[in-house]
Amino acid sequence: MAARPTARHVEALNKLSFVDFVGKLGNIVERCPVVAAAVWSERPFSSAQGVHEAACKFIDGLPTNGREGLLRCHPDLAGALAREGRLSSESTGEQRTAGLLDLTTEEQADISRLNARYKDKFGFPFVLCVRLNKRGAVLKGLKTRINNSKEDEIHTGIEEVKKICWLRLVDILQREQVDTISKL
Ligand SMILES: NC(=O)N[C@H]1NC(=O)NC1=O
Repeated sequence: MAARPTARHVEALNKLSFVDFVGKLGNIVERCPVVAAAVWSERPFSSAQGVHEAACKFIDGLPTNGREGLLRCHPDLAGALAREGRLSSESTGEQRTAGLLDLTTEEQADISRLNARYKDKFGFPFVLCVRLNKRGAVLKGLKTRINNSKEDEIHTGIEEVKKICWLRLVDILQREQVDTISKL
């Protein structure tokens, strides 16, 4: 198993220019590089948790339409983009880990139908950190969360975005990119 990010990894991150920082962390929130752009101003960080807290603080400070916008930047789970191979590399890995790229026709049809109903009700996609959930949790989550209020779903969806963000951040700090970063 890869090592947890160390202070040295974070130190390397602290040295990055704005452009390089956003280049490395731009997708810690799916298709929302503005989060990494905002976090850069909060350097220096002493830990990966500090970076994540800055991202969460920025997200929590957004007005409701901003948080809804963040949710809308997420692709459907097992949706058209997944079928067409057009997901971001991060999302592809996450959806693959959860078995969502490998569904039976029946499972695919069930999820598509529920995703559509969910989006119809709330106006944004169902968001779940699939790396922390088994495949069955997607269907179960869709079936139960669709009964919630819009306000609750913005809150729940955003909490899932934060979990996805943490796992992506740890991945970046653990990968070879850290070596590249330290050389900068
Ligand atoms: N819709 C949705 O939750 N998508 C995200 N979830 C996740 O773990 N990766 C994604 O792309």
